[in-house]
Amino acid sequence: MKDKIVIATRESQLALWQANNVKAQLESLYPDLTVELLGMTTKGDQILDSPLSKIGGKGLFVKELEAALLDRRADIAVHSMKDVPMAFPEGLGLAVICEREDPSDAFVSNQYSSLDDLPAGAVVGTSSLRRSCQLKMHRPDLIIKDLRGNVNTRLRKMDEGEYDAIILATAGLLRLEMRDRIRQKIPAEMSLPAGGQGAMGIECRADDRPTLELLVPLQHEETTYRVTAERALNERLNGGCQAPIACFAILQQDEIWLRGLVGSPDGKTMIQSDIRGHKDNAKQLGVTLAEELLSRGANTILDAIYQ
Ligand SMILES: NCc1[nH]cc(CCC(=O)O)c1CC(=O)O
Repeated sequence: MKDKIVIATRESQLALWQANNVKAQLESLYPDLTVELLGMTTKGDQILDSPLSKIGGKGLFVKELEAALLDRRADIAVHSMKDVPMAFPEGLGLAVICEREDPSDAFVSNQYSSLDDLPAGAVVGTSSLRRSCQLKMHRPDLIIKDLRGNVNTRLRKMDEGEYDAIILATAGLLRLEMRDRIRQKIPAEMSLPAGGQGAMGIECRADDRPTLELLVPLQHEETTYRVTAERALNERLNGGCQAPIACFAILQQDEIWLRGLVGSPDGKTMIQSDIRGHKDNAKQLGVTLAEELLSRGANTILDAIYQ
C-alpha cells in the first residue's frame, strides 16, 4: 500500500477547492495516508487577455499537470471534467469520475433576477461560445461581451460595472460558497450545460495500480454513466470547451436521456436533438447523437470554427 499521494493542482481557488476535497476524501478513507498538494500554473491561467476560443488547443488547463504526473512529481491530478480532453498522453488515463455537483449554468447579476428579466441591450459577460450562442438564440437583443479570468476575477469585473450580468457554472459558485451570487439556475432548455460540467475527474499514471486502487471508492456510478455519454458526443464532434457544443445526460432508472446541440457563434442557427438508450450503451449513445447532429449541419458550423 502507498503511504503518500501527491496531487498536482492549478492554484485557482476552484482548483484548490477540488484538490482539497479529494485530499479530504482520501484522508478520511485512509487515516494512515499522507496527501500533499503540488500547486502549479497552466497556460490557460496565464493567458487572460484573449478569448479561450482564439488561443486554441485543447487541454490548456491540464498539460502542465500531466507533465508532473509523467515526471512522478505527482501521483494524481484533479480536474473539472469539462476541461479534460478525451485523449490522454501515453501512460496517463482517467482513474475515476466523482459525484456530480449541480451541472447547470448560473445567471449572476447585481440588478436582475433572471435572464428574462434583463432589458434589451443589457451587457452579459461570458467567454464561452456554448453559452453565448444559446444566449443569443433566446435573447438576440442582448450584448454579449467577452469575460475571462477565474471566478473571483469575473465577479469583480461585474461588480465594477463592466457587465449587467454574467454566466458562470453553478457548481463553481456552490463550491466556493458563493451560493448567494446565484440569481437563477438557468434551465437546461435555455442553457444546455457543457459535457462534464459540475463533475470532477481524477487522472493518474495508467500503470500505477496502488493509486488506482486507492481511488476506487471515489468513483460515482451515476455520474460516470452520464459523463461518459456526454464525453463520447464531444469526442465524436472533436469538441473542447472552446466549441459551441452543449450536451447533457440524465439517468432515469437504467435509461440515459442525452440531449445535445451545436450552435453557430452568431446564435442564428442551432442544431439540437436528443436520444434515449440503456446506460450500458452510454458511449454509443453519445456517438450516435453526435453523428445525427453532424448530418443535420453541425459539420458546417464546426468546420467554420476549427478551420
Ligand atoms: N471553464 C472553466 C471552468 N471549468 C470548470 C468550471 C466550473 C466547475 C465545473 O464545471 O465543474 C469552470 C468555471 C465556469 O465555467 O464558470
